[in-house]
Amino acid sequence: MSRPPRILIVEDEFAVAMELEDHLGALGYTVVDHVMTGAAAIDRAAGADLDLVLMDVHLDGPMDGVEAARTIREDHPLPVVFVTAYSDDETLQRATDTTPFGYVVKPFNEREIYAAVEVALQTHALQRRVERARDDLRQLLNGLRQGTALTDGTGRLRFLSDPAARLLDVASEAATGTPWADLLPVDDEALEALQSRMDGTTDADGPVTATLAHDDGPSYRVEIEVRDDPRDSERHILVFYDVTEVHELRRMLDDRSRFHDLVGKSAPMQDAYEQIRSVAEVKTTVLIQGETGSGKELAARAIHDESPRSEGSFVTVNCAALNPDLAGSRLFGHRAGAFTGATEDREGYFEAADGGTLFLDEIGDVPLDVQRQLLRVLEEEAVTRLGETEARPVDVRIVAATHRSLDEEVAADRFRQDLLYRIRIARVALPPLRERRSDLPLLVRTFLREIRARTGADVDRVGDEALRRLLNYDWPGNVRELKNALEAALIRASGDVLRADDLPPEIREASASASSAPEEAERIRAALEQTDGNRTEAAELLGISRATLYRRLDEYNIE
Ligand SMILES: Nc1ncnc2c1ncn2[C@@H]1O[C@H](COP(=O)(O)OP(=O)(O)OP(=O)(O)O)[C@@H](O)[C@H]1O
Repeated sequence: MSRPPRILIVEDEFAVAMELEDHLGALGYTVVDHVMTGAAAIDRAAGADLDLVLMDVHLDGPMDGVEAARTIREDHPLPVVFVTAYSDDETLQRATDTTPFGYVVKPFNEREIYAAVEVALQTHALQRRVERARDDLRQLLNGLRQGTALTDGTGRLRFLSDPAARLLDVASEAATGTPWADLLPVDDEALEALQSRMDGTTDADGPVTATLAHDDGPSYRVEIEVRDDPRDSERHILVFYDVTEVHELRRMLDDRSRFHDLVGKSAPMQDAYEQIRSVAEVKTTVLIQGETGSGKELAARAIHDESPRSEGSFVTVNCAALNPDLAGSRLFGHRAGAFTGATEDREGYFEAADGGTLFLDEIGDVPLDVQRQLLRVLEEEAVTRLGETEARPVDVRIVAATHRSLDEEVAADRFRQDLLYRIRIARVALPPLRERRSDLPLLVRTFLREIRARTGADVDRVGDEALRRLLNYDWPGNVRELKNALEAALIRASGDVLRADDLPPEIREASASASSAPEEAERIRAALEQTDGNRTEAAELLGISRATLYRRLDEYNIE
C-alpha cells in the first residue's frame, strides 16, 4: 500500500493548527510539521518530502499566506490548499491568482477538509501526468532530426522544437506567440505556397522546398510539410526536413557538374568533357590548350583515366622547368658515362611512362634540339638513351599542353612545325574562367568545402556582395587564381560567411566592365545557379530588377 499523503500545516493560530492536525490525522494523513510563518513554510517546503501544503491566507509577519504560496509554487510542484475564515476581495483575488488547488473555510468540518485535500491531491497528480506526457513529447520531438512547429488558430507559434529553432535560428521560448510567417526567412514564393496549403486553397499537398537564408549564419535547404492539427483544422503542424546535405550532394553528383577532377557544368566545359571523352579512346597524341591555371593538367589526367591505359602510369614532365642541358637525358634516359655526371644508367620519362601516359606540360618550352629527338621518338615509338645506339620500343601515349600559341612560336622559329603537326593531331581546348562564369558558384562551393575540410575553417558560404565581386572579376589566372584567392580570403574571414572585404584587393575592387552579351548571360546563369533557379533572388544578387532579369532571360534564351 502506498504511504499516507504528507501534509505541511502553515497556521499562526496554534489552536487552529491543532484542530487541523487532529482532523487530518483522523482522516489518515501524515502531518509532517506545523509552522507559523510564511518564511518558515518556504524553508520547510524546500527540505521535506511533502505532498501538500495547507496554508492559512492570513499569517502574522511580513509575508502573508498568499505570498508564501506563490513563492513555494515557483520553486516546487506542490499543491497548496488555502485555509481561510474571512478574506477581503483583494486578498481573495490575489489568492486566486496563485491558481490554488482549493480552499477550506473556517470553521471546518472533517468532510470538507477531506474533500479539499483529496481534490487537490488528485488534480495535482493529474497535472503532473499531463506535464510528464508533454515533456516526453517535447523530448521526442527534440530528439528527431526534423523540426516541428505548431501554430494556433491565428497563425501564431505555440511550440517550436529544438531542431526547428536551430533551422530558423531563433530561441524556442522567444519565438512562441510570433506569427509563423515572420519567423521563416524564405522567399515570397515559398511563403505563398505554405499559406495556400494552410488555407486549403491548393490541391498541392507535397512539401514546400525552400532555402532558409540567414543574414549572419548558415543557410539551410529545407522541405516543409504542412499538416492540419487533427484536433483543430485551424491549427497547423509544420515539419521541417533539413535536406541541405542531400541537396549539396545531389548537386555535386549531378554528373554534368564534374568530370574526373574537373569541376564545371557550363556549356564550354561540357564541350571540353566531350573532347576529352572522344580523344581518350584512341592513342593519338593530344594537345591541350588553355590559359594558365585553366586545368590543363587535370584534363591530361582525365584523358589518361578515361583511356584504356588508365591502369598504366601517368608521368608529368614540366618542360619549362627542365634544364636545357639535361632535357634530353631526362626525357630519353642515358647510359653511364654518356656525359660528365652520368655515373650510372638511368631510364628517362618516356620509359617510365611505358604502357601509360606521358604528360608534357609547357611543351612550347622544350629546347629546339630536344624537339628534334622528340619528333623521332614519337614517329618511331622507341627511345634511344643518350650514349646508346640501340633504340628501346616504348608504348607511350603523349598528352602535351601549352598556354602559348604554338603557331606564333613556329613563326618565331622557336618551335618546329613538323613537331607541332605531330602533337596537334587531336586537340582539347579549355575555356578561360571569364568565359564560363556560370561555374563560379559551383567552383566556390567545391573549394570552400575542400579548404574547410583541410583547415577546419568556419566559412561555409559566400555572401552576395562577395559573389558579385567574384563574378565581376576577369580571372587572368583562371581557376588556380580563384582557388588561391579563396584560401587567402578564408584567412581573413571570421564567422560562417565570406564577405567582400575578405577578398584580395584586385578582386574586391573589380567592377563589372562593359561586358559582352555572352559574358552577361554567364553572370545570369551563375546567379540562377547560386539561387537554385529562384529568379527574385537572382535579380537581387545581380542588382537588377526582376523585369530586367526576365527581359535578359528572354534575350539570351536562358531556360
Ligand atoms: N575545372 C577545374 N576544376 C577544379 N579545379 C581546377 C579546375 N581547373 C583548374 N583547377 C585547379 O586549379 C589549379 C591549376 O590547375 P592546372 O595545374 O590543371 O592548370 P594548368 O592549366 O595546367 O596551369 P598551368 O598552365 O599554369 O600549368 C589546380 O589546383 C587545379 O586543381
